[in-house]
Amino acid sequence: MSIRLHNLDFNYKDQKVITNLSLEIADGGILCVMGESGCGKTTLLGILTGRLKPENGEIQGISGKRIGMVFQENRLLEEFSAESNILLGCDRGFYPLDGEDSRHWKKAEKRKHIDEHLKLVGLEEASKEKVKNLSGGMKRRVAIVRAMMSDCDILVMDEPFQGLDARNRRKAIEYIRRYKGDRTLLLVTHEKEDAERLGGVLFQMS
Ligand SMILES: Nc1ncnc2c1ncn2[C@@H]1O[C@H](COP(=O)(O)OP(=O)(O)OP(=O)(O)O)[C@@H](O)[C@H]1O
Repeated sequence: MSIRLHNLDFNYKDQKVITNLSLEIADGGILCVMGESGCGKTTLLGILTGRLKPENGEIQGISGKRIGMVFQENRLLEEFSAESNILLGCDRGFYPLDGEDSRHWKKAEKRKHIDEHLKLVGLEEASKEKVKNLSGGMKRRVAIVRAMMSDCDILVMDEPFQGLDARNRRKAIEYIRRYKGDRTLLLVTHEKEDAERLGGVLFQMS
């Protein structure tokens, strides 16, 4: 089922942030939300994930779905290793990234798979490192892998490539393309090129 937003309005007190917004995302599709700083992109993701309630409007296709999220501010546990953060993020199960059944994986096997995925985004050295010792771009990639590996129906990413250099940005995009599976992906970016590389539909907010 596609995701549909119809005539949404959202205000912070008396500041109108979103007015009469409608959009549709095909089931399994990729929607890249773009727009100037402050236009309401993060607010839109908050509404989609049920954290914020719109004043008016209808939302279809989200209720009951599990969401894997990359937050703007990472929300990683700084004192835990990259690997442990992902393990905790996947406590409700792993998405079958290579079609594998993870239900009977022991902890060591889970960690092995996590390490393999960290390697795919260039973090082979970082898996046992505490998150607080990683760079901003490295933390971003841990957050991406955590969302991607979690067993979810919808992926929501708020500027996932923030702080990544060109090479790692391409690597992360390739990783998402490769492992998205049939999940719907909603992503905020400031770069049109990201949307093109991902093969997504652009949605310009104003
Ligand atoms: N919790 C809040 N309370 C009051 N106003 C807020 C709150 N969060 C955001 N705003 C305001 O709502 C507007 C939209 O913010 P939002 O974070 O959704 O924008 P954005 O498009 O994601 O920006 P950016 O690209 O800089 O991340 C801004 O004017 C912001 O100041």
